[in-house]
Amino acid sequence: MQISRNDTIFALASGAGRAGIAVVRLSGPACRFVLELMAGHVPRPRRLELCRLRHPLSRDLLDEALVAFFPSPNSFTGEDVAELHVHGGRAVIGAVIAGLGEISGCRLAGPGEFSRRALLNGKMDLSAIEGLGDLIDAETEMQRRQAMRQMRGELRDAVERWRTTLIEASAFVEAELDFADESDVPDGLRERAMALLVSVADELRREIARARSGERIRSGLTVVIAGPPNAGKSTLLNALAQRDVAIVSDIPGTTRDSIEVHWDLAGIPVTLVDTAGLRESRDPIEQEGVRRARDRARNADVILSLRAFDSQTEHLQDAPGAVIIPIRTKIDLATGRGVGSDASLDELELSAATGEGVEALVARLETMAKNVVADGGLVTRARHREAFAGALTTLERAISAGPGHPGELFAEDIRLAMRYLGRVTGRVDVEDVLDRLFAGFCIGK
Ligand SMILES: Nc1nc2c(ncn2[C@@H]2O[C@H](COP(=O)(O)OP(=O)(O)OP(=O)(O)O)[C@@H](O)[C@H]2O)c(=O)[nH]1
Ligand SMILES: [K+]
Ligand SMILES: [Mg+2]
Repeated sequence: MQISRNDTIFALASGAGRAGIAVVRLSGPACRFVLELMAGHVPRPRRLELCRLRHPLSRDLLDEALVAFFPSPNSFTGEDVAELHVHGGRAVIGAVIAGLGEISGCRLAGPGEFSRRALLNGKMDLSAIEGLGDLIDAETEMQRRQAMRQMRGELRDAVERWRTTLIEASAFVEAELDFADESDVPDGLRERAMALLVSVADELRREIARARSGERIRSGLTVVIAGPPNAGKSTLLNALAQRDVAIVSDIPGTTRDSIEVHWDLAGIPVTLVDTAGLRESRDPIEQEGVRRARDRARNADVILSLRAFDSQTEHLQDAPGAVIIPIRTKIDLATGRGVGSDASLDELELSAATGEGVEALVARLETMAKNVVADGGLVTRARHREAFAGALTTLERAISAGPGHPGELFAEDIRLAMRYLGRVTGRVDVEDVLDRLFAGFCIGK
């Protein structure tokens, strides 16, 4: 992204569409000038003042607005920032934005440009900015909580603590190197450094083990309903979604495309997917449906593997990363309890038609969701997990090399581990992740 830090940027900071109030935000050196020109004066810092907003050239009255001014450096971006709380009609917003565009040195902000300036000016670190982005995207309660923790610095603080410990460790190693030529090397310098490395490695290992859960809270769980034709997959989807989403019929091969429903399960976002019945078929469209079904199942977190009470088909197995819940369906048609069920498979029995057993399934899924929440740690995305893993591998190498490891190499490993950790907060190698991160931001944040 082209950044000129002398530009004053502006954008609609609130959501698009008709609303009572909309907030247009500005950041940059021209804020005072813009306020003088359009609002008639610069309001006292951090106080909302009612002003008449005029077009900078025509002097047309655009709106009556509440205007706030946040002088540098005590603002979101660290620059002078202004907020125009205008009436939230499309034409009002359009006129204000167009007016701002007439002022030289002012331009519309790029995606995430406000946050980017906050980062560059040291107002927030990279992990906090990610937390902010997640907070704005959060759709469920657990996503909101996780995002809030990250925005408030939980991840940053842990990383900074580990970096401080590693700095301490490298001080011991440097001291050992300094004393190397002398006879009176203080005892135990390497051991003390080693103990610090081990403590950081232990914490990293624990966080990496919890990483999948943290990533799932953020991006959600995918639950795929799979099984042979007519197992009752679409009927179950409709029962779980409590609405008539998928076509149900007694014709095998009814569902061709995968059908998705979004679900909030104990605060975790869930995508529930109904798929085509798995069978050999000559129909190329059905073949494609089956291919898609297998593809969805392979990438699922949870597979509801269905078979009817009288069916002999095997449950799905080729889904390495997924938890498979084997389910016997249509038990309302079975004559006796447990008919056809295989106790060794621990099959859940239900009838999507009568609703029997559906609650137990939902309870089971809810328990899984709650376990994911309970297991969530500091890591919320692959980027963190990869940085932690890089740091851990490096530390483990230094630890396993033992006391015979030359001091220079030992020190180099510590430095490398610190660099990996620094990526999380954006202390190093930050440029390559910035464009990717901010490209996902909307304009105005
Ligand atoms: N009695 C009874 N009938 C059911 C139950 N669940 C589904 N059915 C019936 O079984 C037939 C097939 O149901 P679907 O939900 O279309 O099955 P499906 O697995 O989605 O089938 P495909 O999309 O063709 O793979 C329909 O006639 C349903 O009404 C159930 O729990 N009890
Ligand atoms: K069917
Ligand atoms: Mg179906």
